[in-house]
Amino acid sequence: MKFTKMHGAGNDYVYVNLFEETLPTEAPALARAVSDRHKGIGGDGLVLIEPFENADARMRMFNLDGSEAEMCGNAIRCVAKYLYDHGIAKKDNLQIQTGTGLLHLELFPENGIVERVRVNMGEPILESAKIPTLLAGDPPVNATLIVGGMELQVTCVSMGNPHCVTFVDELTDDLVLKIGPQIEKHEVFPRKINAEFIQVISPEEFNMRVWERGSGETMACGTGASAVAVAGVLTGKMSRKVTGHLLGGNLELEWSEETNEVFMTGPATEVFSGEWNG
Ligand SMILES: N[C@H](CCC[C@H](N)C(=O)O)C(=O)O
Repeated sequence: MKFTKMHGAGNDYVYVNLFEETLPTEAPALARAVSDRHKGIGGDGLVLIEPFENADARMRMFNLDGSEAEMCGNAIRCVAKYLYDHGIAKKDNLQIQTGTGLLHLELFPENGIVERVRVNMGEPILESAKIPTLLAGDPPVNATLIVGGMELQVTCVSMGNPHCVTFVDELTDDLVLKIGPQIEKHEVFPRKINAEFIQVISPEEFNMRVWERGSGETMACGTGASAVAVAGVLTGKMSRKVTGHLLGGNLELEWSEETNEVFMTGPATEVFSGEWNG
């Protein structure tokens, strides 16, 4: 099976073009195998690019533990790049079907190659029952979460996939690597959750680390940064147009007051391709 290794701000996945390939095994097992950074290819998970009626393609995304997610922001930018660069859809505007619906993307090709993509992530989902969370509030804003012997103030938002945003003074390994996994699996999140930790630099700028549902700490999370943009407005900590500094790079976010949609702009990079014989 041919594959392509790509990353969006350091959030790296193994991509398979199902316009041409077929999977040798079920996607969840393949995701676990290819993601292994010692015995496999190495990555945060597996992304499938496949034909879809009335869209340029459909994207399915599997975390490194094999769980399927509704949406992946860094991956959809790379899917758009792949479709354009490899001539499957040589257009500056693409429509890609995802687990959270049909998303619209704008590409900025230079010399036939796409390296930056702007994604309309759609409207945030703010109803607790649809995030989903058992915490009170539609959505929970600065809600108290007791976790790991700590009392955190969290704001929860869904971008099709669930996010728990905690604003803190300092982004420590203890918070991300010890508290993150406990938030991910906390009983108040019936479908588990991605845990973002945010240090606000100014109303237009933040630093972020993330413990992802199903993958652990990643270098970046596009849906997570989009959720942070919403949480920043809901808590009054940031403006509607912000820049996120993640371990693997920067993302530009805007939560449009006019359309209620969130826009995410960021990089997409193809690293190498190869043959999987696993
Ligand atoms: N771990 C996430 C999916 C990947 C999201 C992230 N890598 C992104 O760029 O949005 C989840 O289970 O909801």
